[in-house]
Amino acid sequence: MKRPPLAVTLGDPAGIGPELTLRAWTALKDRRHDFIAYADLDQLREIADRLHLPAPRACEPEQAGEIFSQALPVRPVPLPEPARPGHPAPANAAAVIASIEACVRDTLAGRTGGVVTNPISKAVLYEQGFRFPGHTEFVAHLTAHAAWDGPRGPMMMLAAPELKTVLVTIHLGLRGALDALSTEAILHTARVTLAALRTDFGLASPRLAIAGLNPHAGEGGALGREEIEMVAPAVETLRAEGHDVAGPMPPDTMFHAEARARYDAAVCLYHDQGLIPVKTLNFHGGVNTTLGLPIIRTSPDHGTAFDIAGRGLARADSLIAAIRLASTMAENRQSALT
Ligand SMILES: NC(=O)c1ccc[n+]([C@@H]2O[C@H](COP(=O)([O-])OP(=O)(O)OC[C@H]3O[C@@H](n4cnc5c(N)ncnc54)[C@H](O)[C@@H]3O)[C@@H](O)[C@H]2O)c1
Ligand SMILES: N[C@H](C(=O)O)[C@H](O)COP(=O)(O)O
Repeated sequence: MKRPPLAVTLGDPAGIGPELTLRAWTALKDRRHDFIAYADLDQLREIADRLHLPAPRACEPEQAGEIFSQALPVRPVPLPEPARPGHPAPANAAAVIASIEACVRDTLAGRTGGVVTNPISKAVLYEQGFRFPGHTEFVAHLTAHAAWDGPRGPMMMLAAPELKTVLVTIHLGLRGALDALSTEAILHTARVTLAALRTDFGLASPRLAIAGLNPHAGEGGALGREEIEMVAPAVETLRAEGHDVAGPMPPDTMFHAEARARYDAAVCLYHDQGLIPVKTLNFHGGVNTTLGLPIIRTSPDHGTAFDIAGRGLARADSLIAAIRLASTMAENRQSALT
């Protein structure tokens, strides 16, 4: 059975998102990863013209599959102000948000098969009153009332072929993140991750590694007691539930190749502990995905890259990987739940 197309959001129209969407279409138009862009038709036509590509075509999600091999399908989200690469316009913030909302709405309605988000500039949206730290929390909010039998996130996973990491705390300053950590938060993150590894990644017996917080995982308590008082109890509880869990792992030695071979995902305690290793190992192949939602959501692991927007330098690898992963996750979830 033909699956519905994925919905790709606008992202910040002054960033690299629009050109990456067209480059991803060029790379995927002959494969089976159909998608439809919820974006400004005029902007995409102008970029397509510059890249000598066929003009993108407006359509409904139901027609995207028919035209995908000939032109990029677009559900128009008009911009109030023409986009200028590298110069984000506050006036376009509402369209950026409307695009995310429409993609989530159509995915909840079954018209699209998952959401792939282009990068947004958080600072620009915050200035316009956007009250969510990022897509992760916004998409969780938009799907909060939809039925979902699994443990509910949102949890941020960064996934590359070399390494998957999942964050216990996400967009918090480091001091705030330390205050937010607890055995309960680690347990919840681990349980959502284990369920997602089974349902969305097709792993029958997932293995987790849980990071420590302090140098050398606390060195027996001499360099901090969080491992003994907070992380180890979570590891013990998960093991008692029958899960394959290692930890607390010394954060500096858990990401080398031999260590990575012993687990399927690493639970990390704060943003940079989990994102630095993935973005360093594979910046262009990394994907950000949200676990524990009623819908599939992925994103490239990079940001808006205003410094290179409109200059033809941006690589589409991470967006392409995000589209491919969303497609695979949707397929895995459908098989697991039917
Ligand atoms: N999924 C998202 O919405 C998302 C993810 C990360 C960052 N952001 C946002 O993006 C904005 C800019 O963040 P940043 O500067 O830290 O990170 P960035 O990823 O935008 O840029 C970091 C560096 O990598 C380069 N780069 C990024 N993507 C590239 C690509 N596809 N091809 C070639 N080079 C690329 C940029 O030119 C820049 O030099 C911030 O507002 C941040 O919040 C959004
Ligand atoms: N920390 C994320 C990253 O670097 O990929 C990023 O800011 C995106 O967050 P959202 O997916 O919540 O927008």
